[in-house]
Amino acid sequence: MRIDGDGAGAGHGLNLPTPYRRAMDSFAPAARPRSEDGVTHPPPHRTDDASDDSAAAFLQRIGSLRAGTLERAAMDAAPDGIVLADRQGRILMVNAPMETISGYTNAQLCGQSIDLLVPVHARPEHGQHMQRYHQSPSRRPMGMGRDLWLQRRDGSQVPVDIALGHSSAHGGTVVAFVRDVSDLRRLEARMHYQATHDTLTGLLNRWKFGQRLEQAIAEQAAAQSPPFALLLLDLDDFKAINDGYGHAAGDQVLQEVARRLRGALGTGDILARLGGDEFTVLLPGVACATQAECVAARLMQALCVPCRVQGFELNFGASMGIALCPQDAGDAATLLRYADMAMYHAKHRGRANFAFYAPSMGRKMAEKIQLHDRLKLALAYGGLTLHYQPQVEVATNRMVGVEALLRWHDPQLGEVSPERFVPVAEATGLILELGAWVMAAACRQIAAWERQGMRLRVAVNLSAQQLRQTDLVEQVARNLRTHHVPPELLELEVTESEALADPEQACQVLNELRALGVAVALDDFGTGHSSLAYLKRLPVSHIKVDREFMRNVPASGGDTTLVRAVVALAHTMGLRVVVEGVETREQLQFLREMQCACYQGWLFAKALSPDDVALLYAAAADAAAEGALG
Ligand SMILES: Nc1nc2c(ncn2[C@@H]2O[C@@H]3COP(=O)(O)O[C@H]4[C@@H](O)[C@H](n5cnc6c(=O)[nH]c(N)nc65)O[C@@H]4COP(=O)(O)O[C@H]3[C@H]2O)c(=O)[nH]1
Repeated sequence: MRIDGDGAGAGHGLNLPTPYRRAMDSFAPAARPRSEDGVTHPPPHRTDDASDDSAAAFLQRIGSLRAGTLERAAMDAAPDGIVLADRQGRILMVNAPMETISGYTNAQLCGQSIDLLVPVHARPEHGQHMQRYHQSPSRRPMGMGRDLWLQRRDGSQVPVDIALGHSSAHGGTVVAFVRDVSDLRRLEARMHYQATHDTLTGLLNRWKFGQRLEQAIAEQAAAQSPPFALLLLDLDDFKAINDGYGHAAGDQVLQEVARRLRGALGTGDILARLGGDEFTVLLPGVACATQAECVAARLMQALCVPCRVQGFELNFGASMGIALCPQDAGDAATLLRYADMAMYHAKHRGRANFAFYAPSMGRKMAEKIQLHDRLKLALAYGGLTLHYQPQVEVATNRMVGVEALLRWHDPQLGEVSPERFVPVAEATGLILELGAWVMAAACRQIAAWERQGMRLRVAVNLSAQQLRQTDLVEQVARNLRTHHVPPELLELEVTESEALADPEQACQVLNELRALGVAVALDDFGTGHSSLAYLKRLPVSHIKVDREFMRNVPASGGDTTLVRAVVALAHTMGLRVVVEGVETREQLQFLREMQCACYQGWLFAKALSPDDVALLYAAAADAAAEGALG
């Protein structure tokens, strides 16, 4: 226990609760002067009492304190511990609550130095305080001391708050009212923790991280510490995990991510969750790009292991952006913004990637934000259309289907290619809304063509996030129902890499889609470098060979051999093949030799408006009729 004499309260009187005052009166019989405000003040010290320090006198003092049993009962009933100590710091008596707080009995404490209740390290300072206090005693209420601790009998320490009073009896007696504030301190600690930590992961929160970042910047600027790196990390497709498996699964993933990141970082690195699926790391010892790259690669590695949640094996990756202080910026807001730009850049480069901030990113970022905002407007107010590129039977040159391709005309930006806006929509999550719009528009179109007597199968591109959407199958079924579309006229294209990111889940969804009666094609076949075992299990009706493979066919021997191998592989797996990007007669001839089923490409037609498709269809039908007539 520390009796700190620096407290407030200049008066010498004790304005105590009644039980305390009565107890005090019992060992201080002398009449006390009252001030004008009615407060009782202790009389000035009697030095003769103070000098009477013999053992007999001390025992007499204790005896007089024992005499008043009623007062003793009152003291024991007090809510706080009470300790009376004489001018030499010897304990005269303690009440029952004090016995509980300290673990000592009254008998064990009486006659002992008050130091017994003071932690060893605080004893010298405490002795000085006691001396000062006796020279100028004052009343000190609770809550005025600093962090005070009481040494218990069992060696543990308990946080206490102490009020002080003084009596002139027996040459000066200090009365300490001692309150065990363990519960209060625990509550304070919990509140502080909650204010500074993220409850889900236990990591620092945005506010606390901001403080640490400011501190690191200040230290760096004062040249007390070397340059450092700031890393911002955002999970790829987290929204799809949340939507697909529920928020409880999403929470588990975030906790697992926090655990893995913590495990992969050093003790001095500061990790925080900024909110949602965004984490950030301050790397104090990382002064250059090469070092930061090592850490980013380590974090990437830690996150790439699949995570088992609710019986599912979930794959997730993360995109990271890195900014260096002071090379890139010297203030917290700019550093965070730059790391964010770099992170966005990494996402666009293909996810599960990291990037360093570069000045050119500011412009690119602004462009992407503009694209996203205007695309949202186009979705809400029109501006998007579907065009359809014919798919043609190689053997007959007959149009057997079309692929729906998004077209966007923006009043400010003009025509924007899907190769520009689809990745932005994927990065921002807008792709789900966009995908839903495409699905509905394509089904409407199939129905419209059917009413005109055209039976054309329409292929619709699905993005990875749509594939993970829990209600995808329901969405497709609803569109088929609403627009009265025969299921066999709808085909869904998924890319190889999308389907194989989570093969179990993809198999399940694709099977459910097949069960509705719709066809499923594997797009960009051959680009995914994926395991054949998995490919075999995917319930697809046919595959599409990516147009990149056709670019130099048949001019390049290497490319030609590659396409030959890819097509042969698909045939071995019993799959029909559609080859994309056919622009020349030579390429078509090559496909004939390879016995490919269908092709798609500018040789036949580019993507056309629905009306142009109808005209082409009608022209082909007329030509066929003329041929039949002779
Ligand atoms: N050089 C050349 N190119 C040809 C030829 N024939 C077709 N193409 C182009 O190749 C792309 C084929 O679509 P994709 O591989 O699914 O690639 C698509 C697809 O990944 C994405 N996309 C387009 N519409 C949608 C959509 O509705 N949903 C989703 N998720 N993605 C879409 O955007 C990509 C690009 O679409 P587009 O710009 O329309 O580009 C189309 C098409 O115009 C040819 O002979 N030569």
